[in-house]
Amino acid sequence: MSSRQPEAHVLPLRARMSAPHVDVDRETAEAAATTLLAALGLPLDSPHMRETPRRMVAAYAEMLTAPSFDFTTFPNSEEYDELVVVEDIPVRSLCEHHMLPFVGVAHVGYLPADHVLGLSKLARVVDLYSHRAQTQERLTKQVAEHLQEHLTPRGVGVVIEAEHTCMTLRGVRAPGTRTVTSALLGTLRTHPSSRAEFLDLVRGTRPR
Ligand SMILES: Nc1nc2c(ncn2[C@@H]2O[C@H](COP(=O)(O)OP(=O)(O)OP(=O)(O)O)[C@@H](O)[C@H]2O)c(=O)[nH]1
Ligand SMILES: [Zn+2]
Repeated sequence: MSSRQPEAHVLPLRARMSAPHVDVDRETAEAAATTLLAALGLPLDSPHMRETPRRMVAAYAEMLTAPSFDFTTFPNSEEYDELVVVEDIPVRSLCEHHMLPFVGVAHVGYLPADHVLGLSKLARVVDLYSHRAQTQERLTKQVAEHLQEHLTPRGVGVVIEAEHTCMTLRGVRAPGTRTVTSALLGTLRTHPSSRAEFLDLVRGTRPR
C-alpha cells in the first residue's frame, strides 16, 4: 500500500512576500539630485547630463524597491533530511553609510523539516532584503530569520561574501577586499557537525 498522502495535502503552499512599501517622491528627489549635481560643480546642460537627475532617481528607486514573490513550499513527502544549499546567489545592495553599491554572492542552505522550499525562493529572499539601504551583517541575518520564520526548517545557514565599493573605489581604496558574514540558526548553529558541513561546503566555493 502506498504511503502517499491524499492529493489535497501535497499541493504547494504559497505565501505572498513583499517588502515594506517605499514611497519614492520622484519630483522632490529629482529636484534634490539637480541641486546635488550642481553643488558638486557638474554642468547639467550637455545632452548626456540633462536627464541625469531623473536617471539617478530611477536608479535608486529601482535599487530600493524589491519585487514581490510567492514563497512556495512543498510537503517534504520524501522525508529528505540532508542539507539543501544554493550557492553563488548574486547580491546587489546599497551600503547605507555611503549609498554606494556592495556586490557579491550569498550561499544559502537549510536542513528541511516538514517542508521543502522552491529553490528559486532562496535567491528571491536574498533579493527581497537586498533592495534596501543595508549593512551586510543585517542583510545576512534577515535572510536567515526570514527562512526560519516562514519555512521552519531544522536549521538555516547564510554566508554572504561581498565587495563594498565604498572601501574599494573610494576612502581606504582596498581593491580585492571581500567582506564575509554568516548567520546560522537551529541545528546549523548548535550541532557542530552540521555547522562544519555547511561551512566547509560553502568555503569550497570561494575563489582563492
Ligand atoms: N559594519 C559595516 N560597516 C560598513 C558596511 N558598509 C560600509 N561600512 C563602513 O561604515 C563605515 C562608516 O565610517 P565613517 O568613518 O563614518 O565614514 P567614512 O569617513 O566615509 O569612512 P571611510 O570609509 O573609512 O573613509 C566605514 O568604515 C565603512 O567601511 C557594512 O555593511 N557593515
Ligand atoms: Zn559604504
